[in-house]
Amino acid sequence: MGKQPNLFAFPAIDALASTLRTYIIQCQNAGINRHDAFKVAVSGGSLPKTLAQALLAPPTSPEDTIKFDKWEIFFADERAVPLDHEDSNYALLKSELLDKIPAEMGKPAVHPIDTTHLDDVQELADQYEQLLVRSFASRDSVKLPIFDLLLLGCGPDGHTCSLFPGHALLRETDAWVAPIEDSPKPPPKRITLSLPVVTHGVKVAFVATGGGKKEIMKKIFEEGAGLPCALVNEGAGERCSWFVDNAAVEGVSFPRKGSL
Ligand SMILES: O=C(O)[C@H](O)[C@@H](O)[C@H](O)[C@H](O)COP(=O)(O)O
Repeated sequence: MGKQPNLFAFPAIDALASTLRTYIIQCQNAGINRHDAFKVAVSGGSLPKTLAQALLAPPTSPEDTIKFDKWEIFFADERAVPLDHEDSNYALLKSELLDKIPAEMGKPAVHPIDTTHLDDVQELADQYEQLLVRSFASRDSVKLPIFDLLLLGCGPDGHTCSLFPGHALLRETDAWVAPIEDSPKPPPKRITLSLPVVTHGVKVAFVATGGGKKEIMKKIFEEGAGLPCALVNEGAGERCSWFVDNAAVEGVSFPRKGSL
């Protein structure tokens, strides 16, 4: 049982956002205690909007404080497009969250991709890996970068980051950041953290909402079936938590957790 992920289900997004906030603050404080920084990787999709709802809410106590000055934000996956492109995960995070952070909450350090290499996704991935190497110490001394938290979404096919079901990238064991040129979800050219990096995070959190997710949630939690999200569940075990609404897990027989 200790190996199982934690499943938190909520009647509505408001309650989900407020518990997600508490969870993120716990991860933030643990990161600051460990290395005076909170190193977090984020995905695109619907996540940035939910994150904004969770993080920009007014604090309810002195402990309930987001310390953006200590945040270092990396991208769990990114599309090979300019940073102001409508498909850019950076642009999405910027418009949904970063631009809305009031000055008194501090300013996170944000690490977007280097867009001089958009035509060559291998180079784009290598550059982003080098950025991680500089931030997480040298590759010789660190086998994998260990994020304090990875905040991820779950696609309707069970993908996460840009790790898609049945794709050869799922077997990547060496690279920290890998290119993909045939993403089934457009746009096709992207880079993504590799599965070992995702599963080695101190904590890994998924956010999945809406009835459209219920069939894939059943497969992930009841069958596994080698789906990328299920592989993260297996690899990260109890370090992995899912924040979902009831609609997303209707009919899914997996024990829900009552509290953090
Ligand atoms: O770049 C991307 O495409 C995203 O990072 C992707 O991995 C996303 O997180 C999932 O597709 C879930 O998306 P939703 O939250 O919108 O369902």
